[in-house]
Amino acid sequence: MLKIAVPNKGSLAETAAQMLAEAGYHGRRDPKELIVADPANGVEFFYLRPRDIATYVGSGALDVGVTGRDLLLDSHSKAREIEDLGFARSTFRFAGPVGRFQELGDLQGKRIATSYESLVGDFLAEAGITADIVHLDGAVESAVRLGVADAVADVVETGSTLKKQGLEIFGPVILESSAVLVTADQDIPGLAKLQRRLQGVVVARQYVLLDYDLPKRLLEQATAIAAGFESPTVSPLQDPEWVAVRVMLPRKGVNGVMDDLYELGARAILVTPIAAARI
Ligand SMILES: Nc1ncnc2c1ncn2[C@@H]1O[C@H](COP(=O)(O)OP(=O)(O)OP(=O)(O)O)[C@@H](O)[C@H]1O
Ligand SMILES: O=P(O)(O)OC[C@H]1O[C@H](OP(=O)(O)OP(=O)(O)O)[C@H](O)[C@@H]1O
Ligand SMILES: [Mg+2]
Repeated sequence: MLKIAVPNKGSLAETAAQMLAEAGYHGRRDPKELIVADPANGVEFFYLRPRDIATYVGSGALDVGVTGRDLLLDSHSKAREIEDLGFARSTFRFAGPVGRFQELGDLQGKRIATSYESLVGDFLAEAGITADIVHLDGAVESAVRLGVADAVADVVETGSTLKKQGLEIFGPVILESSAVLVTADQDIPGLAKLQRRLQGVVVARQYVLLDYDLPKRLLEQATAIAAGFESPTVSPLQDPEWVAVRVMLPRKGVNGVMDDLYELGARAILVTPIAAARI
């Protein structure tokens, strides 16, 4: 059975469990369960702290796992990212009191609080900057106000946590992160199927089907507006001057595409969600 590590709490847990359910797997019902078998699908789930997942997978104890790219890199584990799962998107940034720091070099000799000691240490070493890293488990944004650090390096999504603590981001982006699928051995039996199923869920969440009717002579212009995944499916209509067109499009921005198609002359423009997919 394929042994899969799944986050048991934190920002990744809920969506990871939802995506596995959408991919047809039967995970835990009770949040206190730590190990759950799904024999019908040939897998076994291990619910673990997100930060520990790369360690288990990198050591070979478990075959594959869901974690954050930032946690993976911070772990120095042998596990590698094989799929971007497209959720828990964030950037990893330096931040300091408003107006205090302008660039990376300003951190020389300063104290930087973070929960991601290796990630930040590697980045600073690469940039040739020496600083004191203060390890904290969380709520890192409070460290400057409370006087244990001069700056912080942390996960930023909306930036509102930083702002509330009187901090602002500065310097380069340390990392763009999101939830990822990780493994130390891509050839493990059953892994390719899990990966394909999760890819299908990612596609189903991020794409929609767009159908519309169009005067045939406008097809080239319409394809320039919405090219689709490979190329549009074009079907004849009763009226020989008109065609029906179907494309797969990113959900994001679909209303703008509908506006443009309508202005071009398309009618009966319909958007349908995708329940599942194999691409
Ligand atoms: N606000 C956020 N937006 C997007 N991703 C986030 C956010 N906060 C944390 N993450 C991501 O979640 C992962 C961290 O997992 P962790 O379990 O520590 O989450 P957490 O929400 O910080 O949990 P905890 O309750 O332990 O603080 C990282 O990959 C990180 O990038
Ligand atoms: O940019 P924002 O949208 O404000 O989100 C970023 C914040 O969210 C996470 O904190 P979390 O709630 O997980 O607390 P933690 O610091 O204890 O991990 C992260 O560590 C940041 O503090
Ligand atoms: Mg957190």
